[in-house]
Amino acid sequence: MKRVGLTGGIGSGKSTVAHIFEVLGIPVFYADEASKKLMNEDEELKNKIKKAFGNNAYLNGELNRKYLSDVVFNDHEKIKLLNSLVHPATIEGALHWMQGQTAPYVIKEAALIFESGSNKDLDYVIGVKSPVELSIKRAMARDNITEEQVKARMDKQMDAESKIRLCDYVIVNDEQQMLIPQVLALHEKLLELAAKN
Ligand SMILES: CC(C)(COP(=O)(O)OP(=O)(O)OC[C@H]1O[C@@H](n2cnc3c(N)ncnc32)[C@H](O)[C@@H]1O)[C@@H](O)C(=O)NCCC(=O)NCCS
Ligand SMILES: Nc1ncnc2c1ncn2[C@@H]1O[C@H](COP(=O)(O)OP(=O)(O)OP(=O)(O)O)[C@@H](O)[C@H]1O
Repeated sequence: MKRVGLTGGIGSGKSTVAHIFEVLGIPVFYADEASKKLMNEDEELKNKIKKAFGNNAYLNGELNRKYLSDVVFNDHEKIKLLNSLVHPATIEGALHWMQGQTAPYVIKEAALIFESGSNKDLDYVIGVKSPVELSIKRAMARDNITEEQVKARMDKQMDAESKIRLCDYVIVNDEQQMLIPQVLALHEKLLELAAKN
């Protein structure tokens, strides 16, 4: 079984592309969902987060996303600290999930594959590429936030172009080229590669 990463900048369309692979029957691990689940349910991790960010990090036992995003997306040191607590558990969770899969290949969708070094556990990485202005517009509309807030988040990730250069395959999501034929072609390619060894 091949392990394939799927990454790209904020608002590039990673989740949208991942859903198309799912329609084709390919299992997908969504790292952001998994990390939120861990932050809400793993008592050891919850305690570490409370110790680092105070009791306000949780509201009625639930992760206080508004409070945490205001803190971490405005401070490079704070996001580094949160990442150092959350990412090891998420990476571990993805590896465990992959071990239980039987498809010819599986996908891990994550914004921070290269930043967290988890590319070392993957056979290939697909990048979703989209013009930066379009990515910003999409993230603003989806999360109901300002351009400044999107840019503050982008600033906490490797820049999207450098990320794409590190990828083995690229899907263009510019709302000009159609997504489905690109995903289908890559799906065929990955099935071929998975059949070889
Ligand atoms: C700070 C948190 C609680 C805010 O939650 P919220 O639901 O408001 O935002 P969401 O998770 O949808 O993220 C919003 C945007 O920020 C980007 N983003 C999220 N986490 C990070 C991060 N650690 N570094 C850089 N960008 C990030 C995402 O790509 C997305 O575009 C949440 O993002 C979080 O827990 N982040 C740390 C864990 C993490 O790294 N998750 C992302 C992939 S594993
Ligand atoms: N080709 C497209 N046409 C129209 N809308 C799109 C397209 N691609 C993505 N979108 C929309 O743009 C928004 C961002 O896409 P998506 O959530 O897939 O991005 P992402 O890369 O997973 O983002 P993030 O890292 O910020 O979570 C979503 O609301 C999605 O529905």
